[in-house]
Amino acid sequence: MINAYTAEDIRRLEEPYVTAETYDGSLMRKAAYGLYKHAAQLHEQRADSRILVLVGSGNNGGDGLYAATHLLADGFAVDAVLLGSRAHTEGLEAYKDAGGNLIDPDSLDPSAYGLIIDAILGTGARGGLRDEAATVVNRLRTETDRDILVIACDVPSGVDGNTGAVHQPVLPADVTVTFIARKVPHLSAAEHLCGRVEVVELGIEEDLAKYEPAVSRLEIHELRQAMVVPGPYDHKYTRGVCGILTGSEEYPGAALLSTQACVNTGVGMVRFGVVGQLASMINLRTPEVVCFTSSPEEQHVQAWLAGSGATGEARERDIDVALAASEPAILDAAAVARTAQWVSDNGVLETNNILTPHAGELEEFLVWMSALSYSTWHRVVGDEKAPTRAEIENDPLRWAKVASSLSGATVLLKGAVTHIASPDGKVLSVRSDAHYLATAGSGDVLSGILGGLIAQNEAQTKPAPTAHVAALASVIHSNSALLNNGGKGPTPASAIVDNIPTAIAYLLG
Ligand SMILES: NC(=O)C1=CN([C@@H]2O[C@H](COP(=O)(O)OP(=O)(O)OC[C@H]3O[C@@H](n4cnc5c(N)ncnc54)[C@H](OP(=O)(O)O)[C@@H]3O)[C@@H](O)[C@H]2O)[C@@H](O)CC1
Ligand SMILES: [K+]
Repeated sequence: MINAYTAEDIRRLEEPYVTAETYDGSLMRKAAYGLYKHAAQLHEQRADSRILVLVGSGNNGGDGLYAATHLLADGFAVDAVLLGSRAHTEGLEAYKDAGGNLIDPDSLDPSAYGLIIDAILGTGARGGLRDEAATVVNRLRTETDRDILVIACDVPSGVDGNTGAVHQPVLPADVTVTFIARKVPHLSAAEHLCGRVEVVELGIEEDLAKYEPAVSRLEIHELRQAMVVPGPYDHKYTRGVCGILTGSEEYPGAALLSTQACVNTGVGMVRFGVVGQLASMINLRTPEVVCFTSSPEEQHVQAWLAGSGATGEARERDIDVALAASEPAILDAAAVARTAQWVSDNGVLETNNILTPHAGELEEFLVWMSALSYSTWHRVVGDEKAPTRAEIENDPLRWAKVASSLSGATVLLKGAVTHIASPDGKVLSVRSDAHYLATAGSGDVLSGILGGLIAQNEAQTKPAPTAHVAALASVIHSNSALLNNGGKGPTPASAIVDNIPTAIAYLLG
């Protein structure tokens, strides 16, 4: 498991060391040395060009100045531009003593540089870049699209170290060098702005055990543990049965995609609850599926999937059946908002139920929760109003946690970085580089994968933790898209579905 902590916790961890009477500045020296080493290595790709160091007023700027001092000693051509209300005194002195050059922001010529060290703001930042720093970063941003590499010190400046919220303008980094441990932005909403993350140890890492990670990432061996692999004595019922209540006359495609995705995970059987004319379509596309027209309560399944493309009264009843069932339910699309009503009438769900909203659906859920279950809302969120979609997108970690706490369910909040929150406060994230995934139907495929994997786990005596299965489903979803032309071209939902068996085979190794 790879863990990330809030900037606040890392500052708390450092505090006793840096405030000790005997403190000799060694933590910053180690941090700056690590930054210098990575900068020197990255510069090999831009040999013969100058290095520009953007220096803010705090210790992040201090790291930048000390790193620049090392680079000067190695003979690199370095310029620094001071962008804070002041600069780290000793760092600036060392830089000047080494012959370091300070340039005026107005005379900055971006074309002279091959590498930028972004040391404007680190864990002490409040809000986005101000004034001159914002102007300079805006100018450089257009240039970095062309040819300049960027190395961020600790976090890309303008990114919130506690939440990962992005306050533009931010210089997207090719490499982020951080200290002690990853911070929230490195595994959350700002992850795609961080580039490759390198952690420099400062010798006080054992104190991390006193802090809870804010967000974690499963490694491949942990994902594999959530995958149920059949043995020679398995049969269709030991492999799990998923009951699917998705799609409608209006949205038959959601039924086809979620059902095929579920079948392609290797689940023992799929039982599909028919509305309208869906049976013939389902059986033409996936003849493996058993369709039923009777009440879902009469079906024996290990997990339910409901909500994707679900409109009309029959499907509304189906969503309620899934919510009331003792088996875990994957609650997608329309079922997400319906869950708010359900929770206010019946109390919280079990953790093994999974809500799978995108930010817009989560906004709707939270608006309903704040209106229908005000006392619970107040206990969890306080006086704050329900967030807008944009606010959720800027702090998905927080709002996924809130939704999980309010509903009792596991919440999988979809995005380029997907957040999976459990009611115990733990959050996993999954990064996807398959940006072509953001198309209609893609969510139906994810819900189908999740239904198949949860049903397979539920058929075991020891199912994997729900959040782990949810993370596995997101990874398989993203990898299935990447298998289609390496993710470099369009990946329609139908193409993703076809790649699921191969993505699973690759994952199992
Ligand atoms: N602790 C340690 O020993 C170690 C720390 N390390 C390093 O130190 C970094 C943390 O340093 P830090 O605490 O000085 O905070 P940092 O982010 O550099 O700057 C904060 C200053 O900027 C200002 N400011 C704030 N918001 C602003 C804004 N929006 N726009 C513009 N200005 C803004 C504000 O000053 P103000 O101008 O408001 O008076 C404030 O004083 C950490 O990320 C790591 O790199 C490593 O060396 C390892 C050892
Ligand atoms: K920075």
